[in-house]
Amino acid sequence: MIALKNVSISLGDFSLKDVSLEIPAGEFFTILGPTGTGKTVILELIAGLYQPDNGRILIDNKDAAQITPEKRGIGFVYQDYALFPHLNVYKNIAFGLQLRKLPKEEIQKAVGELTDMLGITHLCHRYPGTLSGGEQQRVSLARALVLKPKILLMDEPLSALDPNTKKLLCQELKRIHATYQCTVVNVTHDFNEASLLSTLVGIILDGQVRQVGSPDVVFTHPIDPKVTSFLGIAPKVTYA
Ligand SMILES: Nc1ncnc2c1ncn2[C@@H]1O[C@H](COP(=O)(O)OP(=O)(O)OP(=O)(O)O)[C@@H](O)[C@H]1O
Repeated sequence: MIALKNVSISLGDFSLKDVSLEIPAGEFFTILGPTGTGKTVILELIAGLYQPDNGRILIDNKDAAQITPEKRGIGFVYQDYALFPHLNVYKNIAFGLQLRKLPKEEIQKAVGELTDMLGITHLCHRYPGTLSGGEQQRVSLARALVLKPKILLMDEPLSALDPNTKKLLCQELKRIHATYQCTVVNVTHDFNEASLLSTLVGIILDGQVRQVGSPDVVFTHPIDPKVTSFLGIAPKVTYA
């Protein structure tokens, strides 16, 4: 379980005020909201890249302020993949395990399993600059998953991909979530993607969590006119 309890943070001119959110363990939770609304900041707060000015973040009922970012068991997949350009694919994926000083054979096995699963074994000797967007995103996913994170944070992971690659990776993400049973917190602007992948979606508007529920419920029963308007759903016409 990840919980934000009355979290506030100011970053320059931007602030999130009193945000509360609960993400039960094992869910595929997608945060939806207009641009600049603080979705990435929420991921970065969970990851420990920022500390809240006020309020608390709990991870598995423990105060996250007491857990350093590397001990939070979190994998982070970025929109722009953020691969190390000077390392080949194998070394990019193995990097975190090498930092943990695991034996070479164990690293080979773990990397091999993931590259097989994601269909990128043939790319292991290549460098990120020579890969397509979809290939880079698979490498980025493998690099996060190889550390067996309890929580996988994804910031618009599919947004730079063409529709077909997006569809394929959507299916893979679903499979990965089922296989690894980690808690996923995903950010996207794509309502279709949110609907396909998520077990829960949360709508953030004006720095507040306005509605949380299953995609079926949120997309068909928005809680108020602001959520209705954000989702682009025609308001219900009532006749007197
Ligand atoms: N370190 C920082 N210093 C100052 N402002 C920041 C910092 N980090 C983020 N911001 C600002 O906070 C606001 C929210 O940023 P954030 O990236 O979380 O938005 P978002 O909802 O993810 O938007 P998008 O959908 O466009 O990616 C933005 O106006 C951004 O410029």
